Amino acid sequence: MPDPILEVKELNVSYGAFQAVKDVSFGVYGGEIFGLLGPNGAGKTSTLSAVEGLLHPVSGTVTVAGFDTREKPLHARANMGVQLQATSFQPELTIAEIIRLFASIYGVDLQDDAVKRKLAEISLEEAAGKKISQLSGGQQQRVSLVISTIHDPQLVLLDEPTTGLDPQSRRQLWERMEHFRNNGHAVLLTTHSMEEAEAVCDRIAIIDHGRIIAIDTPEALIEKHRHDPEVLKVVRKGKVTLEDVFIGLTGTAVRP
Ligand SMILES: Nc1ncnc2c1ncn2[C@@H]1O[C@H](COP(=O)(O)OP(=O)(O)OP(=O)(O)O)[C@@H](O)[C@H]1O
Repeated sequence: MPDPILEVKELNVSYGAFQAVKDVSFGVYGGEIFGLLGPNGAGKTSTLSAVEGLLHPVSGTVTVAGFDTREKPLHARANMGVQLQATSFQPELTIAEIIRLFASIYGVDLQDDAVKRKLAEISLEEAAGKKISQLSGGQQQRVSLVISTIHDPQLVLLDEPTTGLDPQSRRQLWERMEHFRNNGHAVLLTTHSMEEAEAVCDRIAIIDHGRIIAIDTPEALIEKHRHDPEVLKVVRKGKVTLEDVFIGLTGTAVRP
């Protein structure tokens, strides 16, 4: 078995006295889309932020492409692509200029025809001369994904990448993720969509109250828990789905 591209070991994250992430460990391998699922406040974004190096964990280690994110933060960062919010982009620049700007920040030489090709890959050739505010939410997401992967990182991190997208845009984003996966990259995403997890994730971890409570392929999780009394209680229309397993494992209570 090769080493994982992302390895998280016994991660603990606290905000003051409150512990948001508790002993979280998992690995994401090249050629894998890995989903982090959990109710609101479960600790998904905190885990992702620790991986990105945006917050310092109380303890535990994060290794990206063999580089410890605390010991070699620049090397680790050079190997990860993080999807940014549209508000992070310069409003006065055109999309083509923003792409070129980020390419230069990452030390990637991107000529005009390469920018065009990148935009064509996401069906946005027409948007080259537009400002980010002139694009729809789905189009902005696509631009953001192109920018986050402009340096061809081994690891791509996506925090709820398809929230608010229409089915067409969501499918296109799934295809981009699958494209990275099929090229041997590792993709880590958070999602509230069980449909998304079943459709694109090779493996998922369910996190609740800061702890991973299950980790496996979506199919294996359904198979393993399909007869649990807690799952059977919440099944709708007779067929056990990933959502039934998720609710069975994490409970029906809405989180504060
Ligand atoms: N900056 C902060 N200061 C204090 N507490 C925080 C901070 N950020 C997050 N928390 C708390 O840590 C816990 C985990 O939050 P986190 O954002 O990681 O959850 P999440 O799983 O991403 O939730 P969601 O699905 O709602 O985005 C929550 O209880 C949250 O209130």
